[in-house]
Amino acid sequence: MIIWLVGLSGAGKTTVGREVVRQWKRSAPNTVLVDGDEIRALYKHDQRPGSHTVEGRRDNAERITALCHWLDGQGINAVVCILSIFPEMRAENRMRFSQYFEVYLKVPLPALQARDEKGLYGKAARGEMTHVVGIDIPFPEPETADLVVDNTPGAAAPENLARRILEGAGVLK
Ligand SMILES: Nc1ncnc2c1ncn2[C@@H]1O[C@H](COP(=O)(O)OS(=O)(=O)O)[C@@H](OP(=O)(O)O)[C@H]1O
Ligand SMILES: Nc1ncnc2c1ncn2[C@@H]1O[C@H](COP(=O)(O)OP(=O)(O)O)[C@@H](O)[C@H]1O
Repeated sequence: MIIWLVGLSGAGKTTVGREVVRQWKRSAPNTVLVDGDEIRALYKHDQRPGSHTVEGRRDNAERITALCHWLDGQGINAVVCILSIFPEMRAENRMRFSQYFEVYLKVPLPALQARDEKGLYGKAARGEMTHVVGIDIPFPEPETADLVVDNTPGAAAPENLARRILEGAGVLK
């Protein structure tokens, strides 16, 4: 099964995704985390100019989908943390994987701009950075997610969110 966590930068994909993997591994050790940032770093393609343009993001998303298809074919579960700005690719996921559960980690943009841990939103506001999703690249909100989770700061602990996700996916009873 592939659990696909979608959300803007800072929405908590990595934090919640790690916790989903930790809990899922108790019953299924063949579970891995596929984090967009880590996959970029692994293949060094985050260092190339243009890697965060819409086309660069499409390449990254296609690589990640192919990787998950390969893992899925070998019976390995994956929890994917990716910004995921392409509704058509999300729709294809549903056809492509043996089982697919899509989660939208929803946080209002002003809360992300206030937290701005990576400084992306501040740089975008000051005109120092382009290609920031939610600012100059549109983010089409997932309309057919299997679960929408409110991860506004202070709303819930990652452990509880991970449990809700695994219950929703039918992994935990
Ligand atoms: N404009 C720009 N320049 C440089 N870096 C940026 C930029 N926008 C985003 N980021 C960082 O890239 C991460 C998003 O990459 P992803 O692989 O998750 O998504 S995507 O497939 O590229 O859309 C994203 O990671 P997360 O914060 O974990 O979402 C950011 O760390
Ligand atoms: N439910 C939560 N409770 C407490 N802190 C959280 C929660 N979700 C995210 N965070 C914090 O928010 C910041 C951004 O989370 P991160 O997982 O890096 O987001 P993303 O991977 O979507 O960019 C991190 O400092 C993380 O610890």
